[in-house]
Amino acid sequence: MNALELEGVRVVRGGRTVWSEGDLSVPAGAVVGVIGPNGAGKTTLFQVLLGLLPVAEGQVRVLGGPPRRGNRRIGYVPQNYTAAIGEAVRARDLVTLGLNGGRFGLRPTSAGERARVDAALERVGAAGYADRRMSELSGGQQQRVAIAQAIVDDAELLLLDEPLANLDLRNQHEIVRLLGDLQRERGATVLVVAHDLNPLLPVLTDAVYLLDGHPHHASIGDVVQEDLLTHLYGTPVGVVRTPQGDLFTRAAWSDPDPAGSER
Ligand SMILES: Nc1ncnc2c1ncn2[C@@H]1O[C@H](COP(=O)(O)OP(=O)(O)OP(=O)(O)O)[C@@H](O)[C@H]1O
Repeated sequence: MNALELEGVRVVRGGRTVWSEGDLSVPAGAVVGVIGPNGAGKTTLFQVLLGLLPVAEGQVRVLGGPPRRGNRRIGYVPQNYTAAIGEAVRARDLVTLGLNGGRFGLRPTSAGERARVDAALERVGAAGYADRRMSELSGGQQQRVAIAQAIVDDAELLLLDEPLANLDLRNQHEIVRLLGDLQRERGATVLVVAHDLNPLLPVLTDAVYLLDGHPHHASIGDVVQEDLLTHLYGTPVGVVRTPQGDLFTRAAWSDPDPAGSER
């Protein structure tokens, strides 16, 4: 089964086509890096999948049906989410919104709902600070709470927009491991917008890349190629394959010593 299917999709914002000829299928259970330069339309893709932005042309199917707002089968962590929410909100209350946020505000929760919130907080390793305010948590801790909110209702599709931004290396690795584990445990499909692919490479199976105004889908191995990444980002990118099979991208400067060694 495919988690996502796009056929001939064109998206327009502010009277301008952001991307067009979107023809792709993403298999269920994939862990997908969504990549492309600034402004290419990665967040726009998520907004289409969430039913927040109607397409100008074509057909979209998400988990077998048309996109619709408030689809509880999708868990979403927006870009800069933790900065945008009220800082005074407690971690536990934020996760509770993932269960009942579609209704009017926070209402009293049942014992069953509280147990689900506790389980989600536990699963992401945030149980120890569940009663603290978001403003009192580090960036990595906040990101865990945001992911707990996205998984608390057993989402089958997780959309994460830049979940590693502003995290140190250790927190990046821990969040990446968590995403891989969540996919394995739940069979969920995970889409992650990321500017730096490196920390995600251990868990990515696929990529959706926005190139020359069109979205494409490929296996991750076919995307981590020097020519494609250099074209995609408009700057030299190199790929290094280590004996462990890891892949890394780096800037492949034509001048090995841009500061000049002859001075
Ligand atoms: N609300 C809006 N109204 C009109 N145009 C918009 C709106 N939001 C975004 N755009 C435009 O749509 C295009 C795609 O934006 P989007 O945020 O999807 O890009 P992105 O790939 O996620 O970028 P970034 O990597 O910078 O986050 C951009 O040209 C942007 O200016």
